[in-house]
Amino acid sequence: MCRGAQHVVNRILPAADTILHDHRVKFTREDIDSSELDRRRALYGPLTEAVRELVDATIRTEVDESVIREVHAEVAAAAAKLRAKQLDGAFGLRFTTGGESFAWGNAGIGLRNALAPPLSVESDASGLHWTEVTLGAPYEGPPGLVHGGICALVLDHLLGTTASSIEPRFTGTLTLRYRRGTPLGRLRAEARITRNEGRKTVVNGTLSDAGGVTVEAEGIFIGPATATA
Ligand SMILES: CCCCCCCCCCCCCC(=O)SCCNC(=O)CCNC(=O)[C@H](O)C(C)(C)COP(=O)(O)OP(=O)(O)OC[C@H]1O[C@@H](n2cnc3c(N)ncnc32)[C@H](O)[C@@H]1OP(=O)(O)O
Repeated sequence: MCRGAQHVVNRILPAADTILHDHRVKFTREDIDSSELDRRRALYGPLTEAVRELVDATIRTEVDESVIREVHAEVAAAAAKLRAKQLDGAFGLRFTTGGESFAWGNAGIGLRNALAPPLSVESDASGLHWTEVTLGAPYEGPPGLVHGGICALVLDHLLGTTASSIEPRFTGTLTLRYRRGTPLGRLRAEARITRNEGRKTVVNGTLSDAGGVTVEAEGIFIGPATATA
């Protein structure tokens, strides 16, 4: 998990039971140490990368019909193999006995989620948070441009992580202004806390390509009433 999110989770863990009760967040404690977590990371990460590659290849392939049918059967067989033993529901947020956390199903950062871009949030001492990401064909909305909902995902996650750098925060309201289309390719998003009012934290941010800002965002993030400081 990225550094910012790990910090948030460390703040959340003491309040996990009450948050679980109030928000039905799925927390799971796993009796494993960090070397086992690393082993699993090395096992599942490449699988997810391969699935991501498959998604992109599926969109862009121009091979013959017979190859499409062949690959369809192979992919269906691979999915059936993975389904032979699986979780009842979603992955949730898990933590090891040492307190390391992993949200591997998360739509923004999940190590086991091929739909996740994936995002990794960095921050500096001034309170600036940022993420750099390359969004390719699977994230297209208007031709050649990033889907507006994907821009929202990136900004929601970044602004949420920024808001949660002090205390855990949920997105209450997220306002976006799409100034121009966001081209597929390399992008950078930045965010900063602009106001703190009790349980409410206001965060402003932007999504940019090499030519400048494409989307402006403002989010109001609310701390769960039961979370402890
Ligand atoms: C915690 C686990 C997370 C782990 C993730 C770690 C990674 C981090 C990255 C995560 C990134 C991804 C993040 C995600 O994807 S978070 C997922 C998307 N968001 C949600 O699912 C949130 C759903 N909503 C709720 O749970 C509740 O409605 C919340 C908690 C938001 C407020 O319900 P609560 O009952 O607590 O509120 P209150 O009535 O006591 O009001 C309190 C104050 O707040 C003001 N207010 C209330 N609602 C809103 C609103 N919608 N906009 C603006 N303001 C609002 C209200 O006026 C009042 O202000 P004041 O009158 O005092 O001035």
